[in-house]
Amino acid sequence: MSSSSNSYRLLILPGDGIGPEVMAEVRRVAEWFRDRRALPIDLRQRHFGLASWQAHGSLMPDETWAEIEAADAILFGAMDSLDQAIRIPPSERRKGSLLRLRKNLDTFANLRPIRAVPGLLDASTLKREVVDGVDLVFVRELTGGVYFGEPRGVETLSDGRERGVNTHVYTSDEVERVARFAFELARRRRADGKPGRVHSVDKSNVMEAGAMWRRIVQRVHDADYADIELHHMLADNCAMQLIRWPRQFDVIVTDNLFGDLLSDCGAMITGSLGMLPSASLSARGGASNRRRALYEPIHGSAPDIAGRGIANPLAAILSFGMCLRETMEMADEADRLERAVDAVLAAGARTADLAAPGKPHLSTAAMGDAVLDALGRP
Ligand SMILES: NC(=O)c1ccc[n+]([C@@H]2O[C@H](COP(=O)([O-])OP(=O)(O)OC[C@H]3O[C@@H](n4cnc5c(N)ncnc54)[C@H](O)[C@@H]3O)[C@@H](O)[C@H]2O)c1
Ligand SMILES: CC(C)[C@H](C(=O)O)[C@@H](O)C(=O)O
Ligand SMILES: [Mg+2]
Repeated sequence: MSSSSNSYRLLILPGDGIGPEVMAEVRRVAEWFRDRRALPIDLRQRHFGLASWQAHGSLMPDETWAEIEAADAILFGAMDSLDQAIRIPPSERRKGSLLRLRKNLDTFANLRPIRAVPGLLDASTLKREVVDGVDLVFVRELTGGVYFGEPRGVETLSDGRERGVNTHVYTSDEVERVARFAFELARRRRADGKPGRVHSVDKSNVMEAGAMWRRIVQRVHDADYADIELHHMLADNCAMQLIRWPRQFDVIVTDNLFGDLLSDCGAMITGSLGMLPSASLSARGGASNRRRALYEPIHGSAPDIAGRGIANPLAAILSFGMCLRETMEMADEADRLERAVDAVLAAGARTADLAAPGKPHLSTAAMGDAVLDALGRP
């Protein structure tokens, strides 16, 4: 809750492509909780990404940064890749990138839950008996690894060839904090007397940094989390195991790049990339001992469908649900929203990404209406 007021200040950054389309539905859902459930929510909104460049001639005007700094949580849509953007100087691109936002907020723990929704089992490309009952969560390290390592760049060699470099780097404290986050999460999730289970995923067979990752995760486990089952798995095998037998997983902790790839792969367990929410959290800190938080669907700006009003808004809406749970600590309200989404899907509502080929489907706004209707029912 903001120190200056008695409400949670939530900043919507719709971004580009389908970002504004899905975030319009998030806004309606957030307003419903504010107005109908009397939740203390102060909603703000700013342009971000190419939309900001077009509106302000800057990717990060000072006012936007001030709003980001003052927010209790950011509700993010999606951002187009700036590499395709013409006429934006490199310095300006760095200022307004999503990666800078994640790094500056130090949101190192990216939670990406993947669940087989009962009403949606037929939307998965996998067999019903493979996906039924899956309930796992990725803890993707989000502020290190090859996304941020130095040196990086492209140089021209004396013989005219080019050399492109990115560097995968982790320090032991970065691995330790994300491992602790994953073990704590596994403790909170365990049910029916079963031990929590963590799979730590790396490429320790080829990467020195991967071997270090494995050693540190094991050390943190043995010292403080011996009550949790720990398995180490190589990342290539994990990709296969996610498709073969996803029910074996509970919490999967992995690095920035593997987490990006494996979670998109896991989207097919639920049935669409348009279904998967995420929460990116920092360590607790500051006077209020709160976590900085960024909530975003795991999908991108989807240029192939942008502007047609057919994007699935549920990943973004469920990301707001994660905000209710994590930032606002209102688990009952988060459950209410998740139940409404489940009910809508169980009743057969489908956006184009979920519908069987040739079957009718809802627009983005109509899916938003369906969620609001379900919320309004007792
Ligand atoms: N967090 C982000 O802002 C983010 C995440 C991923 C990609 N991107 C950016 O998005 C752009 C497009 O990347 P991409 O095409 O590889 O990935 P994407 O996630 O945008 O789209 C991949 C596929 O999934 C579909 N899809 C995605 N979200 C959907 C939704 N809500 N409803 C229905 N279908 C949906 C798209 O139509 C597309 O066919 C790139 O510029 C990339 O850098 C941004
Ligand atoms: C847009 C891109 C930088 C981003 C990532 O690679 O982290 C996206 O793919 C994601 O999954 O959030
Ligand atoms: Mg991704």
